[in-house]
Amino acid sequence: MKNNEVTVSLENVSKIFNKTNWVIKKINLKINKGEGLAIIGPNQSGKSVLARLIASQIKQSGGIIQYNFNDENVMANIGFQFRQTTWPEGFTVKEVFSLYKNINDIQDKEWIDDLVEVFGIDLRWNKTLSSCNTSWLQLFSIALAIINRPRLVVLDEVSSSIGLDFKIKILKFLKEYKEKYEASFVVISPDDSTFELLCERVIVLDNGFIISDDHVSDWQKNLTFEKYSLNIMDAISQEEIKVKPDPLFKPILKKFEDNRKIFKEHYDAFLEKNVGSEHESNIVYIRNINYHLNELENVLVSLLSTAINRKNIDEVLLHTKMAIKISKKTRKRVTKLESKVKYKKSALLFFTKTEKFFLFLEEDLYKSFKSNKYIVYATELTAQLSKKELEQLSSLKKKYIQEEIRAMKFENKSIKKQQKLEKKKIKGR
Ligand SMILES: Nc1ncnc2c1ncn2[C@@H]1O[C@H](COP(=O)(O)OP(=O)(O)OP(=O)(O)O)[C@@H](O)[C@H]1O
Repeated sequence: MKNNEVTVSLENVSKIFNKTNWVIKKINLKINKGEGLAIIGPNQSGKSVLARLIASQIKQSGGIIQYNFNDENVMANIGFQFRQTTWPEGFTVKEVFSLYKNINDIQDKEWIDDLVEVFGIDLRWNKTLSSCNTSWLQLFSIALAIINRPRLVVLDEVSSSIGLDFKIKILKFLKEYKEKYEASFVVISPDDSTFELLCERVIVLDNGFIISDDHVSDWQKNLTFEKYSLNIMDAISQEEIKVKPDPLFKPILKKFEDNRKIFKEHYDAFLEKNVGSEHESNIVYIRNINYHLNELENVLVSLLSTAINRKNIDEVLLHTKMAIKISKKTRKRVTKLESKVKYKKSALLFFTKTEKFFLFLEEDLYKSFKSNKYIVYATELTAQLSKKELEQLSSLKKKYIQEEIRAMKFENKSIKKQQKLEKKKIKGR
């Protein structure tokens, strides 16, 4: 059964390092209570950064991350497995484990005994951490991450180089934990057994975007996690992958569709009023406008399910430009017509009623695409670009990221302001 109560939600979340490296790009993601989410993707696609954002280990550059825990202490509800490879010299397993136990004031002896036994902590009790092998240290990090019984557990690395029996024992323990406490799990690049026991959903990250988000219950029966991962990695490396709707692009499409609906109503009304005159030159022009808008709509809709590339952008620009141009020209021609021309009045009414739409096309849509705002989302490799063009694209990207940072700062300020206001309101009640 799916639980629809959300544990953590990310809205429009970005992470930019050193003002130039945009690693996580406007991600929207909700993780439900009791849900196990796997994050997979090529090297350097941003998996660890996303996991650290989800676990509140680093601060996002833009967007909102919200947790839905019963108490206010967010960090006490998050268990994050550090990818710790070096520990302070000289500390023993016992000392570090006891430190965590005491800091978190864990009194439940049964729980502690279980952890100690399942993770093989008792067998290494007096060993120094620096003398334990790395695979076991990763498991130890998991034990420390869940010692506080968090509601959200983020695992960056579940070692694959430990004995299968030991591993399955730990995974089964984690599975029971997940079910008992309805804890949400986020696991980066799990192997088959980890996925099978802890995850029901998988997102694929590529170049800072979620390009796919699938629930196992929607998979065909014979599809395994291994096959799924292989297929998707293969598609990414061959650049066949279809990028899912892009959050930056969606609002402008929505605006286009709302406007387009109104345009269509006036266009249909105009044609109906002038049945029999369809071949009058000005009416042909108006029908031409509609043709370009149809084409534009098709490209925009197809952009929702494909990668954005230069060809798509050029098509958007072409049809937008044509629609605007023909509309301006025809409006002028119609205005000059003698008033006895039958369709003059309805044509002028049509232009007045659709004025806002053309303004949106010219000022909003055309300018956004012309400014290369969207090409940031295409990889340079998808287009065959010359060295000079690549340099231009790279400098454009830099400029665009600077603009984004400014916008995010502004957005963050207004979010803070809003939160302050809400707090004041609650206090005032
Ligand atoms: N603290 C940081 N400062 C600057 N850049 C960082 C920082 N952390 C990560 N990055 C950058 O973020 C990008 C993505 O890194 P990340 O570790 O999230 O990738 P990944 O998908 O987990 O890769 P892998 O599978 O190879 O571990 C890299 O280009 C990296 O340089």
